[in-house]
Amino acid sequence: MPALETNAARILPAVERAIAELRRGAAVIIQRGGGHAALIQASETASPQALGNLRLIGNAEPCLLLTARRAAAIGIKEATPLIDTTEVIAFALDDMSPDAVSYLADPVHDPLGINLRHDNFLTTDVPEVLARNAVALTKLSSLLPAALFVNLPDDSCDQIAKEHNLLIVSAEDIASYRSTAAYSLKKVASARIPLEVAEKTTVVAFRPREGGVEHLALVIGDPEAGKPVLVRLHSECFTGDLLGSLRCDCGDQLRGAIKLMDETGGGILLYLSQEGRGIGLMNKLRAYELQDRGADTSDANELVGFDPDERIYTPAAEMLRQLGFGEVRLLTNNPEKVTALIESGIEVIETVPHHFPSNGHNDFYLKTKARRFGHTL
Ligand SMILES: Nc1nc2c(ncn2[C@@H]2O[C@H](COP(=O)(O)OP(=O)(O)OP(=O)(O)O)[C@@H](O)[C@H]2O)c(=O)[nH]1
Ligand SMILES: [Zn+2]
Repeated sequence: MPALETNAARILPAVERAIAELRRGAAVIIQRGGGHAALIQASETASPQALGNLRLIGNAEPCLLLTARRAAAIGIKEATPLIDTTEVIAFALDDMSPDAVSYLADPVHDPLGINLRHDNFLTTDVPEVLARNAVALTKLSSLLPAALFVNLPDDSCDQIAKEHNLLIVSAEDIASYRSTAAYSLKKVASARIPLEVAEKTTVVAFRPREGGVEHLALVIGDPEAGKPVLVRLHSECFTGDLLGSLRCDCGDQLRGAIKLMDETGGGILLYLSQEGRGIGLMNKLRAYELQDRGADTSDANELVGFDPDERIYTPAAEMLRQLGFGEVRLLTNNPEKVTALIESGIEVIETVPHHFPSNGHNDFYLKTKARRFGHTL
């Protein structure tokens, strides 16, 4: 078996299992090659029992890992020069409680409920690779990007795991999960689905060989493989695509792209499973709550603890390659999509604008995309 496939066969199931553990509220052990291990738990599932468990197993007070974005958003980063890493900070309290965790990590709560002191901030004792990948795992789990963390003696990890029925996951595997999943995508099904706006449509479904996040390609009309093709990279938007939400322009862009492809000889629309610019539906709804309190779409993501845009386009490039299209005319206003596709080896021979008029509710959102994300107007 080639090295890439051997790695995928190890990495994808291992990380998928760790995601399932975090999502069901269990702790997992995260280990780094060459030493260092820790017990982690998603902040969102912190309960008195979970905290008690971390204390018992780690024999220390757990600290809370927050993204630097979240820390800055609640004023912690400004409060001290002692930031542990550039991406993630470790925050210690004498007595971590579920309330404290949610004040600090959950944007719906008011962080000022906690008495922040200078010595609340750790600068040592939290290995950066473990911290970064612990938070990365919460993001892959579509939970709030924050984790409880307690160091473990590396030489007794296997014994602790066995004794407490805990899963061990490698930090390096978490770090390479998304790119490994992208390169392991395989076609699993292809069906003709006549659409109202494009009767000749085939939906091709892709899934990583070892399981994981699935993406779809809509092949509209008869695009000729090997020739430049009109392509739209559409990120999933449950609210806009399915419910017809007027907060965004996704529904218009989805149906508009399919219609245009049908009218102009064909194209490929990739429907990418990265809801809410990659933060997941639950977190997007949290971000909407913050937008209702005045934040714009970019700041709201940061208040929740994410980057303004967490998407990647390596799965898109891989699907295009497998469908036989290396040269595209890209239907987008987003310069980041153009750069990302080119970096993934796809030639973008033209950028075709994809604007729709404001619907009376999304005016500020459209202006924010231009102002904060550099979208063309
Ligand atoms: N986090 C977050 N995501 C949003 C919000 N509004 C829409 N989205 C998501 O943004 C994504 C829409 O992006 P696209 O239309 O593919 O891309 P784009 O960045 O607008 O670029 P274009 O190609 O020019 O349309 C979907 O995943 C939506 O769920 C929001 O307010 N917050
Ligand atoms: Zn949308």
